[in-house]
Amino acid sequence: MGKETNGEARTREENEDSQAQADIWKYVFGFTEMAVVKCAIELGIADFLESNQQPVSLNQLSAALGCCSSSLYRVLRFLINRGIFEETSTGNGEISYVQTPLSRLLRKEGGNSMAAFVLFESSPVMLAPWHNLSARVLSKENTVPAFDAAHGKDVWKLAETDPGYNNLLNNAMACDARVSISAIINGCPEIFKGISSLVDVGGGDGTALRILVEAFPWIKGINFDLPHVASVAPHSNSVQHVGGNMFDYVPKADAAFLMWVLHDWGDDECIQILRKCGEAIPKDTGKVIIVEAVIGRKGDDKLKDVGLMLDLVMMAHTSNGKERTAKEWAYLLSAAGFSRHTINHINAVQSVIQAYL
Ligand SMILES: C[S@@+](CC[C@H](N)C(=O)[O-])C[C@H]1O[C@@H](n2cnc3c(N)ncnc32)[C@H](O)[C@@H]1O
Ligand SMILES: O=c1cc(-c2ccc(O)cc2)oc2c(O)c(O)ccc12
Repeated sequence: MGKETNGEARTREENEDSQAQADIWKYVFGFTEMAVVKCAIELGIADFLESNQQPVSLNQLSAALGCCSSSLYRVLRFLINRGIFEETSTGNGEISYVQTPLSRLLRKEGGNSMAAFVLFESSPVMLAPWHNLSARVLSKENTVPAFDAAHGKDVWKLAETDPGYNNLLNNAMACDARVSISAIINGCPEIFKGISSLVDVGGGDGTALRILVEAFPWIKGINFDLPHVASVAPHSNSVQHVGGNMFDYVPKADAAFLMWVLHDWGDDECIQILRKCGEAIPKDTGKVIIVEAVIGRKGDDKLKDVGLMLDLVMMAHTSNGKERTAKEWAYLLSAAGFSRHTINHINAVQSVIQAYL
């Protein structure tokens, strides 16, 4: 390639400046995407369109949802511009709306709905700590966790004392679990071969384990979480709920399963948890299955940004939690006494790490 002329350099700089001036608005008004998506979920737009199975006119939709039709029109115009809902023409000149793959994820119910997660992340409790992010970054010894600065306690203490928040958190995790456990069942079912009992450490309301046991019915499932979580987990014939503290002990099983647990903690705490998991499984045949993000994993362009966002979510919402690279996972596992591990990438933000003593 030839050397850039002065004129070409000026044109390139002008183009970059003009792109920057357009891009900055995404940050000025970045909050609108989350706020309008939350509004759409609360109104139940996706639920109504799904139940109709055919295009719904603005008048029908606003009447059914009890909305002001001009406000609803503006909300839908914004969302349609982002691929959430689609406008179609029904021939009589009226605007009508239909679902898109993205809007289907905003149904309140449904296998792969992410509505509960949006409602959790956009709740005032979860938004408040973001205002303390710079103080957290400035705190060299990390003595000012952003979540604690906003709420006077950490996530787990708040969940213990505020049943509404506990419910919001558990529902969000359960909706993520439905999506990611399907990806594991489809992507690497072989990891559950030969396992007769599985303890889900920090398993929340047991959703992940219920789906796993349904897919692999020879497994006896033990859902282990803090007492205030285990005691309100929905009853299941296939999964036993056990309350306790994973820093003290982990119930014995052929394998221990940890999904989105270690990312909440710093390295020293993760090593303690992993050692307790190591004590819970058979020395020769046992394994620990970790389902977490692996930062910098190859070939995941679509989800790369999600891992980086999640890392900052951990910075805002936990004291020492973070997302980890493959090298950081290898360090933790070796420090906790595991001799080898494998990593499987699946069609989800998480990868599956299997670690052996
Ligand atoms: C981010 S959630 C993950 C839930 C579930 N594994 C999932 O992916 O849906 C972390 C879980 O760890 C649990 N937890 C936190 N501290 C714990 C402890 N000391 N002992 C047992 N569970 C704990 C929380 O109550 C919460 O359910
Ligand atoms: O705010 C969060 C979000 C998550 C999270 C995000 C994406 C996923 O696919 C799963 C989980 O996890 C959290 C968490 O573990 C925590 O302790 C506090 C907040 C969040």
